[in-house]
Amino acid sequence: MKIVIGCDHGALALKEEVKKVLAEYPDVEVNDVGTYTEDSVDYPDIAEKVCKEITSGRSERGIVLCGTGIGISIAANKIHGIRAALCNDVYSAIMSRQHNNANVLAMGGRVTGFGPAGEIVRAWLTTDFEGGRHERRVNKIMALEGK
Ligand SMILES: O=C[C@H](O)[C@H](O)[C@H](O)COP(=O)(O)O
Repeated sequence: MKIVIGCDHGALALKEEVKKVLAEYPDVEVNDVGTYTEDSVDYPDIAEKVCKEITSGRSERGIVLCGTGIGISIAANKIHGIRAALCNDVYSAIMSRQHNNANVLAMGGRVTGFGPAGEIVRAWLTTDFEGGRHERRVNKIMALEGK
C-alpha cells in the first residue's frame, strides 16, 4: 500500500516516529512530502500536497500531522474525495476505518505522544472498512461535496 505523509513544523518529530512505525510493514511504501525542517510552514499547504497524492491515485491513503491535528484535518477535508479523521485514541482510529472509510489519518504532534501515536497508526493501517450500512452513510458524506 502506498502511504503519503506530511506535517507542519509542529509535528516534525512525530512524523519521523510515524515513519518508523510504517517501516514495520513490508508492503507499505511511504512518500514523505515534507516539511523537512523546523522552519515555520502553513499546514493547509501540506494538507494540499498530501491529499493531491491521494486524489491523483499515486497514493492510496495519507497521514497528516500538525501541532494539534485540527487545522490540517480541517484543510484536508476541504478537498474532494478526502475523508480525514483526527484521532487521539485507538478506538477512534479503528472506527474511522470501519465506519467512515477514512483515507487520511490526522494527529497532533503537540497532543499525542509517540507511543499512543504508534498504536493509532497500527490500528488505522490494519483496519478495513466494513461497508454495509456504513457505505450508504459514507456515500452521503461524499454527496455533500457537491452542495
Ligand atoms: O491546527 C493548527 C496546528 O496546530 C498548527 O501546527 C499550529 O497552529 C502552528 O502554530 P505555530 O505557528 O504557533 O507553531
